[in-house]
Amino acid sequence: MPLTLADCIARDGGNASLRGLRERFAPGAPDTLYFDANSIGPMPADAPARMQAVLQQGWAEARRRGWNELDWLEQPAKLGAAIAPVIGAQAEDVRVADSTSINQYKLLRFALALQAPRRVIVVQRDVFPSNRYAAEGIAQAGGAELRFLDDIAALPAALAPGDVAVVALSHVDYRDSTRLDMASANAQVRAAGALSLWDLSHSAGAVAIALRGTDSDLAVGCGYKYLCGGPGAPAFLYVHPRHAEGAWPAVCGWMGHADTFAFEPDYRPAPGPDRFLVGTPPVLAQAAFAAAAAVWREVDPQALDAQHRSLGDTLIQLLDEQCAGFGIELASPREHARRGGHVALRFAHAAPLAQALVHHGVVVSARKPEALRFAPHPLTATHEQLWTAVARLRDLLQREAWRDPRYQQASV
Ligand SMILES: Cc1ncc(COP(=O)(O)O)c(C=O)c1O
Ligand SMILES: Nc1c(O)cccc1C(=O)C[C@H](N)C(=O)O
Repeated sequence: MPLTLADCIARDGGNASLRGLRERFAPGAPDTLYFDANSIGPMPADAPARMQAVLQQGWAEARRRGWNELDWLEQPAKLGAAIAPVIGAQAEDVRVADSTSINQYKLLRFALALQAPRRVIVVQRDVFPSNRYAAEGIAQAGGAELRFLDDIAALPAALAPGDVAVVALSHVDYRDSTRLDMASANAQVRAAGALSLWDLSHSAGAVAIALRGTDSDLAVGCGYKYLCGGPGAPAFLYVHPRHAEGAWPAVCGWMGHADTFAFEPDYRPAPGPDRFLVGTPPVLAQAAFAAAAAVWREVDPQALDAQHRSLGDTLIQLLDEQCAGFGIELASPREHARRGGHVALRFAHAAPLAQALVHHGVVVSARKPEALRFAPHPLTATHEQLWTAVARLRDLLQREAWRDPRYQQASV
């Protein structure tokens, strides 16, 4: 029996443990359905008030005293602790700071320092560009040798020479949303004496992740996507405690010094993951992220995962039933455990079709060459919204709206 609108509305009644959290977020623009949590997650409703409080009490009034009297310097650890459960880490092992690209660089270099004299980085050839660029930059400076991975099935061959220091893997592909098996990859990496470095940008805050449970070594990921930290939010980094004090950090700064305000001439790394902090934290951005952190402290990761699965499976079923025969097909794996935050479709005219959808109030994104990405946020999207979105998609496909010259401009 095909899914009906009533079925979708009924599915919205499930998942009691997340009930009430949706209201903690701002509704967004009227008549607009947002499926772009893989770009910028929804805004917690109290983010503006929290930022305003920092502007008034912190900037206008406290100014420099803010560093002593407010918790600005504690936020990298506090925010990290709040998001730790959804990535399956211990609270004390996560820090929020810098960008994902910067953290990727920092932890690649840190892994190389831990693993000397090994100097091979294994990195996916066709991956989110910044991940590859970070490795290429280190190699270009003479700090490593690169070995490209064309497919996860080739990991044993890449590890076989026994010289690999670190394997950098994107947990979820940013185009087709394929999710790698973290436990299996980690076991292979560990058996070869190498370290794993995961980019969790397209899974953190969408699905339950078990960094500790799968014995991952290192991880990074974006704060502004499913974690809802706000546009340009700082990223997170995770270092397994067995490594945290094994070497100096790649970028030594005063915020990572053992005694920041002693202003000592010599560098001494702070204990634990605080050494991965570098410079002054972005206080306003942290205030926005703190609004999301307050929500994450209440989220049961398994309930989040179940809701993500329900939304994704519903979307796939609706697409199967309503959009067959238009040259559009599922690009993501069907099995939830193999799928990341978004559901991707393959369509020859993905970019103009995405623009047509946005124009009709369904915010999705496209990535070259042919991916059309739906990224519902598990804490805010509803099954009913998916029904409406797929009905609009069907209508646009029927009318071949993607041919409209208005939708041919490039867009991020
Ligand atoms: C997988 C992945 N890694 C890294 C990034 C870049 O993160 P940042 O801009 O914070 O460096 C993105 C998206 O922008 C991404 O999708
Ligand atoms: N981070 C972005 C940005 O600063 C500008 C435009 C887009 C983005 C994105 O998030 C891209 C995203 N990582 C992607 O998967 O395509």
